[in-house]
Amino acid sequence: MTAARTVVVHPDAEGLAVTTGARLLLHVLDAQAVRSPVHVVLTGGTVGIRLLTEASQNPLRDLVDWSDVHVWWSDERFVTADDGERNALQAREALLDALPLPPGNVHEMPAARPEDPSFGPDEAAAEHAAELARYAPAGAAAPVFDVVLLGMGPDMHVASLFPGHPARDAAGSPTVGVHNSPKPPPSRVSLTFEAINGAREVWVVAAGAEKAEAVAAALAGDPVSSAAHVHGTERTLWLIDAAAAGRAAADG
Ligand SMILES: O=C1O[C@H](COP(=O)(O)O)[C@@H](O)[C@H](O)[C@H]1O
Repeated sequence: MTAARTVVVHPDAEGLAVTTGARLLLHVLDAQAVRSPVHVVLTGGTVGIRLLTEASQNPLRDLVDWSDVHVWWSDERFVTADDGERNALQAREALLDALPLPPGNVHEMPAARPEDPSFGPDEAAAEHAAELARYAPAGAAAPVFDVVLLGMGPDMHVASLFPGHPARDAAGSPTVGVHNSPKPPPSRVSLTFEAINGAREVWVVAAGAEKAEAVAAALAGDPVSSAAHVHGTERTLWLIDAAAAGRAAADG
């Protein structure tokens, strides 16, 4: 099932980040009222990390029962765990380290292991697929995510699923190893469309005029756009700023 899509345009990137950080916390609270545990998928990227910083300063964060929340990622840069490029490291610094999250609830995609050169993005993807399977309902490959957050690049990628790249349309697994990514770093691990599109809600976040063409293409359903292929089963939200919507901020 594909849910109807809603586009919410905020006047600027700051308003987008503040509101989406609050929206995320409220969404987790709402989900906790009806089920347990709650599975949240974070994204890297400019807005993806900024909204976490905003959430860390929001008093709603202390109303969430974090012991009941599992945190996953849409994709990861396949670098060492201490590399500042890691989406997970950035998310920890922006929010997660300040939360009473049990360590076992934070499911980072595996990092590169310099001591084991045979462990590459494909091996990391397979290891992470096994972790997802541990939390999946019977017969499924991944948990039913309550919400998947996705940034979008000007090149129309979401997660690490790049238009025209052979890994983009990987099927039969919730994860894929990405080699020779057009955006550095070249090695990555990503959720696949299959895993993303099993989520109850998918939220695409994007800000800035440099994203306007990509936003327009995705919303028009251009099949080249990876962002045009993602949706939630209950709701698909596009959370963008006026510039990404192709409008001047004053029109927002
Ligand atoms: O490399 C990545 O980029 C995208 C988008 O980043 P942005 O800075 O243009 O917002 C991000 O969603 C993805 O998680 C990340 O690995």
